[in-house]
Order: sequence, then structure tokens, then C-alpha cells
Amino acid sequence: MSLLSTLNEQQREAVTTIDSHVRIIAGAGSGKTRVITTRIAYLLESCGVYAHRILAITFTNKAANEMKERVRAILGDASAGIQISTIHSFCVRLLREDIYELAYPRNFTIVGSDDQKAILREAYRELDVDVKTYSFNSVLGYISQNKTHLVDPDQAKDFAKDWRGEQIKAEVYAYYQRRLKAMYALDFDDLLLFTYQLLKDNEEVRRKWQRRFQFIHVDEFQDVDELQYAIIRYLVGDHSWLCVVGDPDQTIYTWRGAQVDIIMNFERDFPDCKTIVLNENYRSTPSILAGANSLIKNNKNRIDKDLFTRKDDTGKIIHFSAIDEQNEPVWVSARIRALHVSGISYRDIAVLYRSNYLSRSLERTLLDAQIPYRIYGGIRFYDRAEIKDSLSYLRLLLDDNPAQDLAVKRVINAPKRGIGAKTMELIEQGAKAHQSTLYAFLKEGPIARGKAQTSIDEFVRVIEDCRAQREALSISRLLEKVIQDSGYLFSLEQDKETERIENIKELINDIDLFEQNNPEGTLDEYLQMISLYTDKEQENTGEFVQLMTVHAAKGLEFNHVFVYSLCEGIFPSEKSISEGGEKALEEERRLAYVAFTRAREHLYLSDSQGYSFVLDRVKRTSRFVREIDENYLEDVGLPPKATARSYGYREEETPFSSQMHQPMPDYMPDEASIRPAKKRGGPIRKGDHVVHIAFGEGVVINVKEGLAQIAFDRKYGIRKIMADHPSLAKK
Ligand SMILES: Nc1ncnc2c1ncn2[C@@H]1O[C@H](COP(=O)(O)OP(=O)(O)OP(=O)(O)O)[C@@H](O)[C@H]1O
Ligand SMILES: [Mg+2]
Repeated sequence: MSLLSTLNEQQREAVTTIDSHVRIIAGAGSGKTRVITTRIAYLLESCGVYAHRILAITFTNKAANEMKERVRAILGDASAGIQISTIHSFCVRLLREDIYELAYPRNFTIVGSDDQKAILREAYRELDVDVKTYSFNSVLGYISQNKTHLVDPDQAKDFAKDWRGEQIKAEVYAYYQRRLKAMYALDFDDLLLFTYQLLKDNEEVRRKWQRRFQFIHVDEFQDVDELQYAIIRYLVGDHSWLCVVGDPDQTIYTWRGAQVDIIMNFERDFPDCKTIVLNENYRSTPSILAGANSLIKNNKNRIDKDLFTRKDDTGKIIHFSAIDEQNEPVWVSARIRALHVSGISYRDIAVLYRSNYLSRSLERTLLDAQIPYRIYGGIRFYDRAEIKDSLSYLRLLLDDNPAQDLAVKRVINAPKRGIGAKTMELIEQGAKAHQSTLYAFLKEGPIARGKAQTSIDEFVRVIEDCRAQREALSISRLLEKVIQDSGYLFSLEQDKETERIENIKELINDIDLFEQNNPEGTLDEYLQMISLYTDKEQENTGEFVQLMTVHAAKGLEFNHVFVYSLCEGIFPSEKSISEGGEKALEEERRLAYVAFTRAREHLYLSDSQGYSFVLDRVKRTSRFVREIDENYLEDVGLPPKATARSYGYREEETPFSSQMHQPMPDYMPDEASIRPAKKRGGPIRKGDHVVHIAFGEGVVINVKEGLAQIAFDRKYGIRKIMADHPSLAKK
């Protein structure tokens, strides 16, 4: 049968074993997910199993969608009715059917993190709890911990004993739970918890669901936690079979409770299970596979696997170490552009990074180079709330102008100052009546009463104070001052919003770079430049490079993968290094292994040297790059001693000319294809319109001795660039 003929022997065994439980333990790219999709098709087509009796659970919505697509590609419409979802979506479905058994209505509400915080705000007021001592995020973490360990508020109170702090948190937990119940609302943890309780305590419901599914599949099983596993176990009845697949080397969620022991000890709970090992990798070239393998071998706490591939080699893993932070994204963009020019679709290219804030520098360069991109599972840097808030504060430091109204609206109550919708209405009406801008009206005199007015006065005082310092302070220091004095930063710190704080640090870093590059640059100019990035709508061509964190890339694959910012302290993270233990570092290494093994044809690793504002020290290449066997790794940006020519500008023209020590990196696979300047209408001449990968569009002022003087957008000014440099093309 054709369905099975494309599989290897072990895969075929896994697909056709339908009379026992199955566990597949195998490395990345060995076809585990493919086994699940083929098995589903096989059950339907060859075994006459009804679609609605098949369940498959995957880790993310994206993975679930891909699995659905793959099954649909094989089966067409016959695949409708198969349950393929994340565990949370599955629980919602189950609860919508049966939650009334727990005395909840079927149309219960699901609350997200904003709602959760609103409830906490209420609880703190009611119970007189100080948010400075008990940040929302830490208490939400506490509640979640309790829930996933099946500890209810009463038990939490018992555990708290005489510890005052614990008692308070337990009280908040009890209040929170009461509020949710009163609204018939469930948070994300409750979805799992309620499902678990229902299946555990209600035999009828349990039997019903056990009867419903004959075949249950779980992908990425190495990352399930105790509660999820308990739910899965309850779903398996006397007449149903469970098939789990996973790779212990890809466990990346232990910080959220994932238990790799569950897959390792699976046969304890399912003694008659058949274990199948897959050892052929179909995804990656030999260099990528061997390189990733040499990395993961550095983990002591693991079982070695033996994977082989029959794919042709397409060259070594490429590593580029940029001499500074600005050059790293330029290199990545140049590579992407070169790949695209040589005929590769943007869709086949992904850039992965350790943390969300890292996308900033990359996004800027991609926009400049006019390379379309999408951020998957996240928000574009300049669209993030904390970045918009910070920029709004900065905007308020300019002289009064009507465009500031939006900024006022955005930050007048961020952080919360007790200026609610009512006061805001007063302000807006008043300003309208006086034909004044909102801020000018605020400045003029009392508007509201009591606390609201005090807050307004304080807000105006902070803005005025910062405005007065505009000449004395640099832009980045101004931003630091305004977000500190206004209490904005403090509120983020209170809420332990580490990711948001990281993003703001990255914004400050961005401004620092702007000021280094434009010593005469003003605040106004900076904001104008940024508005180019915030307003730039991307063309919706359907063709775009995919940007995402490594966590979001789990289970996916791309022909060309860039892993960005592989610096010590970033990847591996500072926390994993400073905590010292092997455990945290091994998890980071598994994460790097996941990142590297997403690549099918080419893997590019990059990092940058120089001082890092975020880390507050000089950077070094990640150990994860150094751990790759040299036989499979090629360093293309050799520090030290080279020239700025690598990027096409002359040394004295660059802001960091003294540090520009890089040789011409080998970033163009096919020389001919990436010299469109020559291909299209001969060499560059005076008056030509050109595009540079980093500086965007410009006009050639003159060309002398092979060096073109080009006027770019105001933010980059006039630059000298080698006229035949590949980073430059005629328009
Ligand atoms: N027998 C096969 N013949 C051809 N291609 C295969 C075969 N098995 C798997 N593949 C292909 O190899 C790639 C990797 O497969 P798959 O995504 O199922 O691996 P995986 O083990 O789930 O990887 P990961 O651990 O990253 O989730 C896919 O493109 C898949 O279609
Ligand atoms: Mg998979």
C-alpha cells in the first residue's frame, strides 16, 4: 500500500501496531510526527476506524494546524472529525460537554492574564494586601503552582502554617478562586484541573470519554507534566490504545513542570507497551546532524542515540561572529537577501532566537533591507505595549504639539494612577472646549478632584522636569529618567515583568546606538526615525521570513535556519549560567539542540562581540557554538583584524571604524547571483538610484576610484561605499 511504502521498517511497525500501546523514542527529524499522521491515515483507510474515534494531542496550535494539514493532504475530506488539538483545547472541548457535572454551566468563561490581574487588584484592595510586597506575577505564579500540584486554597492555608507571607498569599488564592467561581470562569490551569477532577471523580464521564476514543496519540511527549499525563491516562480505557512519541533530548519545559521521567518510565504504567526506536534522520544534512549531535553529547544526563542520514551534504554549519551588535543583523539580512536572490523563497527561511527582545535589531535591519518577515507567536518589537508606552513618554518630552494627545491618552494612567475613564473624559472635553491639546490643558490647572488631581499634578511635574533636562541629558538617559520618575519602570518591576523590562533595556540600547551614530541627532529625529518602523506596513505577499523564539519552533522544520545572538549570557541565558547548576545549563543545551535540528539544508549561527548594554559586559561567543565538532563548523567572520569593507563601507566612514576588524565574510553562496548592480545595467554612476541592504534607498552623488558617495535617508546620511559591493544594488 502506498501509504506505508514511503516509511522505513521501524516507522511501518509503529504505524501498523494497533493492538498494543506504543512508545516511540527517537531523535529530531526521525519522522515521529510523520508516524503519527501516517498512523491516523492508516487507521482510517486500512482499518476502518471512524474519524471521531481518533485523538491526537500536540504541543502548540501551530503544530496542531500543521498536523491537521498533513492528515488532510493524505485523506482529504475524510479527515474531518478527527480530533487534533493541544491539550488545553481538548480540555475545553471536554468541559463544554460535561462541566455541568461539576455544577458549572457549559458556556463558562475562560480568563486570560489581564483578567487574572484585574481579579488580584480587587483582592488586594479587599484584603488590604500591598502590591509592592506581593507582585501580581509572583502571586499568579504561586496560584498556578498550587493548582498544578492539586493544592486547593484550604490546603494552601494549612501549608502556610504560621508564615505570614504564605498566609497572605493563600488568602489571595482563596479570594481569587471564589471570584472565578462566582463568575463561572476558569483560568488556563483550571482547564486542566477541572478536566482531571471530572475524569477522576466521575466514573460515568470517564467511561464515556474512554469509550469515545479508540486511538490516542501524543506528540512531544517528553514535555508533558504530571497533571497532563494524569488526564491522558484517564482517557485510556480497556479498549483503547495509546501511542506516545518523544525525544528526551528535546525536553525544554522542565521549568514549567515537564517531567522527562514520564516517557522514560512509561512501561511502568503501560507494561505491555511496544517501544520502537527510529534511527534514520530524514530532515537534516550530515553536517547539521553531526554538528547538533556533537553539541548534545555534552549533556551528561542523557542516553546516547545513534542517528544517521542519507541526505547529501550541502556544506558545513556556518558561524559568523560580528564585531559588534549592528553588524550581526546586517550579516543575517545579507545572507537572507543572497539566498532569496539565488531563488530561495523567503518562506523557507527562519530566524530563531532565545528571547523575544532579541528580535529588535533584526527587525530594523530587515525592514531597511526590504525583506518581508513575520514574527510567529509574538508581537513585532515596536508594536509591543511597553515599547509604545516608553516612546509615548519620550514623545511627551518634545515641545507641546497636537500629536501628543495620543501619547497622553496612552500613558496618563500607565502605570495606574487612579486616572480612570471618567477623569479622562473630563480632560478631553475640557481640552476641546479650550481648543487646547490634552497636555496643555493638563498643565493649566485643576481639572478633577482629590487623588485624580494629585496624580495629574505629579504627572505634569515629571514631564516638565524631564523637559527641563532635555539639553543636559542624552536621549537614552532622558528615557531612563522619565520612565523612572513616572513610576512606569517601578510598576513593571513590581509585577516582575522581566520580559517587558528586557524589551525596554533593548530600546535604550537602540537609542544609545542611534546617538553613537548620530552625535548631533535630536530626540525629534529619533522619534521620526522610529515612526518609520512603527508605521511601516508590510506588503502582504504571503512570502516572508519567519522569526520566532526557539520554544515556538518546536517540532517545525525549515530549509534554511539562522540561530541569532548565540552569545554567552544570551544563549545560554545569564540565569542558567549564574544559577550554576548543570541542570539549567543542560536544558539550555537541549534548547540549542532543538534550534539546530530545525534546519534541513543550511544552518547559520551568528553572534556579536563588543560591549552589551543588556548584559553590562563584553560579549563572548556561546559555548554552544564552541561545542560543535570543528569538522562540521566553518567560521566565516574571523575576529580580529580585518576591515569595514565587509559591509561595503570604508573604515573612516563607519561609526565604529576603530573596531571594524572583520575580513570579507563569505556571505554570498553564488557571487554572480548577488551582484545585481552589475547585472542590471552596468556599474553604478552618479545620479543612480540604489538600494543598500542596511541603509535602504539612496542616490549616488559621485563615484571616485571605485568608491561611491551615496546620500541615504536622513538617518544614515551620506556614506562612502565600494561601488561594486554586493550589499549595493541599482534600483
Ligand atoms: N520515511 C520517510 N521518508 C521520507 N521522508 C520522511 C520519512 N520520515 C520522515 N520524513 C520527513 O522527515 C522530516 C522530519 O520528520 P518529522 O517532522 O516527522 O520528525 P520528528 O521526529 O517529528 O522531528 P522533531 O523531533 O523535530 O519533532 C519531515 O519532513 C518528514 O516528512
Ligand atoms: Mg515532531
